[in-house]
Amino acid sequence: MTPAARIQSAIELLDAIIVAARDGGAAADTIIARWFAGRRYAGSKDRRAIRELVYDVIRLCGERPETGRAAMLALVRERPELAEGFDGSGYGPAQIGEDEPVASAGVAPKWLIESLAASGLDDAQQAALLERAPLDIRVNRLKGEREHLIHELPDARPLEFAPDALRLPPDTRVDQAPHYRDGWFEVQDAGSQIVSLAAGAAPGMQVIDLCAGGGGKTLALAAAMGNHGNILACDVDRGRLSRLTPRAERAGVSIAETRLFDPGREHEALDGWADRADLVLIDAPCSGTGTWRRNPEARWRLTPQRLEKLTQTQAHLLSLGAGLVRPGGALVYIVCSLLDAEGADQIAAFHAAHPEWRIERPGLPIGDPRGEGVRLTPLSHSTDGFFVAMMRRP
Ligand SMILES: C[S@@+](CC[C@H](N)C(=O)[O-])C[C@H]1O[C@@H](n2cnc3c(N)ncnc32)[C@H](O)[C@@H]1O
Repeated sequence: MTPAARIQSAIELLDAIIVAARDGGAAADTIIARWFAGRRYAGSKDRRAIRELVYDVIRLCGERPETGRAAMLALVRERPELAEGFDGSGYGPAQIGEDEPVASAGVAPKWLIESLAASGLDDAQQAALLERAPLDIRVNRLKGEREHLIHELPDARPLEFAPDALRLPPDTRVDQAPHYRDGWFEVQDAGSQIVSLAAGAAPGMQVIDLCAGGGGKTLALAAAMGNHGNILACDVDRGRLSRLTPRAERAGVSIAETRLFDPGREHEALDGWADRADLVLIDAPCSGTGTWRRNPEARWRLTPQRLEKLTQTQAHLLSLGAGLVRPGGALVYIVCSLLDAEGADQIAAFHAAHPEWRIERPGLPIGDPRGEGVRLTPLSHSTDGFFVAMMRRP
């Protein structure tokens, strides 16, 4: 493909991503994969170049642009050499007009920048939310040691602050490695690994993972428990939860049982579990501001209304989780967001409603205190952004 044709392809993809972000459609990665599947003529170099153009534009434009072309023109302002591709040739975009609309560059929409700033993130912290993320894996203690695996993955380096983590260059294809198929490791951000460890899961415990999704944290808890005890892995999303069982088998985890929730009727699925769990983990649905490095188009999806709905669900889950913890047991709340509305404020509201519970600041090897919890940020800790808090039932 010519450079002009690559730019035109990126513009078309951006158009589809913008519509999907507006209407709650598929994620950018899915749209890109489908698009390439239907265009076999695009070789691997074309694909890489188009993908990079698309993601450079998404990272650049904080506000959802009107069109893919206006978004691409914002990148042309940063990289004027790209203007040559607007040559009006057969497969290329039309020449650039004098007064064409150009999308604005920025970290996020104005309201969201204000919320991030009010949550204690200065300009440098905000900018780091959009840097390229490394690739971290969690070595599965049920299968072997990090020291062994490091010899199998030549580019991997151990992270001091996360005992099971290895860090690799961003584009490493680890899913092709035989040790991956054999369950020796999972792809998991180091921040996600240490907030999972901070939950304090231990062998023999009765654990409920209320928002288990595809099981990233469930598997980390199971490894910390040495595969002894029980984990009830719940979620409202059938598709995500269905991925947990084969992953658990691959990882040698036999203590996780899945349970699908009907939203609003979770009590029915949790019959018999009231006041029983040693540990309830709530890895709550959130705006994902801490994972923009991996999903930068999430900024184009978030609205104040959507944030309000998320905070309501989080409060509902905290109240549901509290009823499942045994006396002396722990409720651990995690979000991959850095907005106080989803983190520190939720815990303050929980504490006000449950003054008899003790809030214990989780003992993470890295992190900054935020409200009654701890926060990790890409700039300060070189992980995805997380907030974690631990509440102990009297
Ligand atoms: C942050 S994700 C969980 C990720 C997962 N724990 C992991 O580590 O891979 C949040 C999950 O909450 C689920 N969820 C949303 N509303 C829920 C509800 N009312 N009850 C339980 N799960 C819910 C979503 O389907 C999503 O899978």
